[in-house]
Order: sequence, then structure tokens, then C-alpha cells
Amino acid sequence: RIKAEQPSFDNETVTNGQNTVYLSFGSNIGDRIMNIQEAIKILDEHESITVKNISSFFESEPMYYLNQNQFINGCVECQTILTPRELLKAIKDIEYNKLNRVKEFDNGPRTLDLDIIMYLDSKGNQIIVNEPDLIVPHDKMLERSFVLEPLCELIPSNFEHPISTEPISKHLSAIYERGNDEDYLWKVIPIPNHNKETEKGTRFLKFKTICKTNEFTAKRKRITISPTYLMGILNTTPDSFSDGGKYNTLEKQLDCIKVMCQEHFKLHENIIIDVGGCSTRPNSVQATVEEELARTIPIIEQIRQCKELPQDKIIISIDTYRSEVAEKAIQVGADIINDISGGAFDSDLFNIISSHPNVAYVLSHTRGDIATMTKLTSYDEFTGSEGCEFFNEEEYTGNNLKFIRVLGRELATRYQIALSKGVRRWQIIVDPGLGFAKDLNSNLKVIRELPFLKNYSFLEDGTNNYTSFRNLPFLLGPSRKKFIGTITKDDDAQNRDFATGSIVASCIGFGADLVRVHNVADCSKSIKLADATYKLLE
Ligand SMILES: Nc1nc2ncc(COP(=O)(O)O)nc2c(=O)[nH]1
Ligand SMILES: Nc1nc2ncc(COP(=O)(O)O)nc2c(=O)[nH]1
Repeated sequence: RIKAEQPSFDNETVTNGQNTVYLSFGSNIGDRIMNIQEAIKILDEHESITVKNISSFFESEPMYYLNQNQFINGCVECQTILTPRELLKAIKDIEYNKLNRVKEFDNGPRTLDLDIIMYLDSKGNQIIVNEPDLIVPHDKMLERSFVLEPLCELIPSNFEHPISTEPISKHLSAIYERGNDEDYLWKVIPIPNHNKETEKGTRFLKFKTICKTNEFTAKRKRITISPTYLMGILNTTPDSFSDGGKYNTLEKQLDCIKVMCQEHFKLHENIIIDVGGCSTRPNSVQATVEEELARTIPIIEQIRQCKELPQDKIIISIDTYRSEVAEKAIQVGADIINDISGGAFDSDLFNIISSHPNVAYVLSHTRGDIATMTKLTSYDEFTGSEGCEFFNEEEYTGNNLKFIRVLGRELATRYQIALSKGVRRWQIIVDPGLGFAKDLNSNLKVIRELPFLKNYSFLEDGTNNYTSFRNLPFLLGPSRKKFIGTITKDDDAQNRDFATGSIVASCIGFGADLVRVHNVADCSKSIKLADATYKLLE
């Protein structure tokens, strides 16, 4: 336990301006996600507290007292004029009076636990408090991956602990170096639960990342060891380049889905079905909203009403950039909004996503629009705000990663816009947009340099706007795309399935967490093989 020296804050700076505080939250009773979302809402509504940033959600094994439920943990960054003592009173009020927490014993189960982790005054100085019932920074934080992992999503990797003066990211690496399995967390993305009989609350997309030391180079790197999710494409558009509208009736679509699932569940636990009613092929004619709704809503309803399908294993995404289609699809049972435009084609889309905090959102990279994207393939210039990039722990200004730095910064800009509209980090899956505003070489770099993109973070000059892709799952959609046909000399998209199986394995080898494919039966096997090879999953 770290004993802080004497309290070193003068009331002046703490009470005269917006202080930045990092809180950790945990819940392991009842609907854990709802408890946490409710607590964050109450925090933000408090007249003297503003929520600025929230980490992902993590599921973790209980520490200290092991005979209890797994926790959902995370961290939240707030601005407040409250002193540390006043803040403690406010969060205890939220725990005990607003969320009716009953504390049976120390380290025991709780509906909600909020702790002050760090407190910086309006000038950015760390405030140290060392009183019997209030120790800041939290005296156990450095032994808790369930605090440091989410916290490292919110602070630059060179952010130091005020007492150890070591970067907090180094303390987290030290925990992982101990190699205790219970220190590794599941990153969870809440999605709706449609099976009323089972537990209420949410289902999750789950991802587990560990730090492995390369036995030859002794370098440590983060690798995901959880199974890759397959997103199977259901094109309901007559002109989609790969299916030519052979699923143009509800019955045919439902039959296709039953076959898709039957094959897939031989090898995998669940499936994501991506329903698309408006082609996003470059230069394709865009369906009207009415056409898109007519092609997608009925089949989503049919899937959700089909008793033969195991509802809790079926996750539905809607491939749309339109807010009206997204809203309607969510109402009839979609779990994920898969938007190729990064929220750029419909200014109301982010509002829809933020009004459904338990629906996941695929934040994709593209440029321009369907008609212009093929011309916008130069990555020599930075667009958007000035700032610096980090990869892993180091600030990076090298030139050889220019493509990834430009791509990362454009994705970070869209990410910041999404958050400014109320979308939460815990909802986001990132897609670097294979085939969208990228030439052949750029598409191959997206795959080859994926590890850098997954470790990318960006600090905007002169602000605290820090965007880290740490723990955000990456979706790649290479299936039957032109860049494959160019290399394999297959002009007809229908002949690219074998090649797609190969490139899917490469995507997983470089760290893809989800892959979007047409041929589910074949790619199911490619994924299983790639997971066994790269993710140590036999
Ligand atoms: N995984 C996990 N284990 C835990 N064990 C004890 C406490 C008690 O924490 P406290 O010392 O802040 O009351 N909190 C957690 C928690 O949030 N997550
Ligand atoms: N998330 C995501 N969604 C997508 N939707 C359509 C297409 C265009 O390909 P298609 O016409 O074969 O569906 N590609 C993607 C993609 O790469 N990622």
C-alpha cells in the first residue's frame, strides 16, 4: 500500500475552477450495466459534476473476497468544483441513497461502488489526500487491473502516478507481467437481450486481450485470445455485386439464414447477421429510404420471431448509414448499427446511437461519399486537428507509419464527433474500411499494419482530447472485394471465396476481432483455423 505524504493541496486552486477527477466504478449485483449507466447519469446530472469521458466496460474476477459474482468495472473522468471531501460525500450519496447499495462487509458484493482514483486541481496538479476515510490517489489502485486497464483508455501512456512518478501504463504492464490469469479482463460490449426467458438486462460481445512475451525477442505484445466473431452478410439488394439478388423473398432469406446458422454453429458459439438493404459499392445507385426499409425490416422481424433459431446466439446488425433505418431496425430487434460512413452521411445517426446505449455501433473509416470515395485515396496529408500520435507507450513522429497515422487520425476525429453527440466508448467497434477510399496498397497496409492501428492513440494539441483505440475491437470486411480480385486476377466476385478465406486468416493473424464475410460456411472454417493458429484456441 502506498502511503501518501502530507496533504499537499491549497484550497485556493481546488475551489477556484474545474478540477479533473478520475473515478472507478464496479457492480456485481443485479443488472450491473444498468446500475453503472444509472450512476453515470446521476453523476452527470449533479450540479457540480460534469462527466467528460467514460472507459469501456470490463468483466473481471472478484479480488480479495472470491466467493461472489464477477464484477463489471470501468473508469470515468469528470470535471468538478467540489473538493475531494465534498466529492466523496456526493458519490457515497449516489451509492447509498440513489442506488440503494447495502454494504454487508468489506470487499463484498455491491450494486455499485464508486471510488475516487485521482484528483487534479484546475492547474493540473495532482492533489494528495491522506485521511483515515479518504486516501487520494486511491491506495489500492496500482494493484488493480480492473482500475488501471480502463483508466489507461482515458489518459496518455506517459501520464504519471503522483507518488511513484512512474507512468500508470507501466504499473499496469507490471501487473500483467505477473502473469496471473485473474488479472486479465474481458472487454464487454453490451447488446440487447431478446430472449425474455433468460437473465434480464444485456448480452455482451466479449473480447479478451493478454500481454504475451515473444519467446525470441522477449518483447511483450498485446494479443487478443478470444474467438473471432463472424459477421455473415445478408444482401437483400437486387444489385449487390456478389449475390445478384438471389435472396429476394422473405422465405428465401430466412432459409438462407437457417443454413448459415446450422453450418456456423458446428464450429462457433454465435453469429452476427449483417442485413443490408442499400448497396455501398463505390458508384452504386443508392436505394431510397423506403426501399431500404422494405428490404431490411421484415427480415429482421422474421429472424427475431423465428422460434427455430436460437435467439441468444444470433446477433443482428443492420448495414445502414441512415438514422431512420437504424432506429426502425433497433425497434424490431437489431443489436448493432453497422455504418460504413462513420456517421458522416446522416447527421442524425449519432443521436440515434446515443439514445440506445446498449446497442453497439461500428465506426468505419471512409472519405467523401459513394460517388467520390474512389478518388480520395492519397494519405500524404494530415487532415483535421494538429496533435501527436502514440503507438503502444511511445510518442511517434516517424514517417514510415504515415498511412496508419493519417488513417488513425481521421478515425479519431470521427470518434471524437461521435462522443460529442453522446455515443459511448463502450458501444464502439472500429472498422478501417477496406475498399473505402483506399487503393490496393492501402488496403493491404490496413491489414498488415493493423497492430499499429489497434495501439494507436492521439492527443490533440493544447487540449485534453485524448483518443485511444486501446481495447476497441476491430472489424474487417475483405470479403470478395476488388483488391482481392486484382491480386488473384478474378474479375467475377463470385469466384473470390477461396481467396477470401485466405485473407480472412491474415486479417485475424494481424489482430482482427470480427470479420465480415459472404460465404459463411467456408469462412467459418477459415476463422476456426486462424483462431487456433493465432489465438491459441484449439
Ligand atoms: N474484480 C473486482 N474485484 C473487487 N474486489 C473488491 C472490491 C472492493 O473495492 P473497494 O476497496 O474499493 O471497496 N472491488 C472489486 C471490483 O470492483 N472488481
Ligand atoms: N463494417 C463494414 N460494412 C461494410 N458494408 C458493406 C461493404 C461493401 O461490401 P459488400 O457490398 O460486399 O457488402 N463493406 C463493408 C465493410 O468493409 N465493413
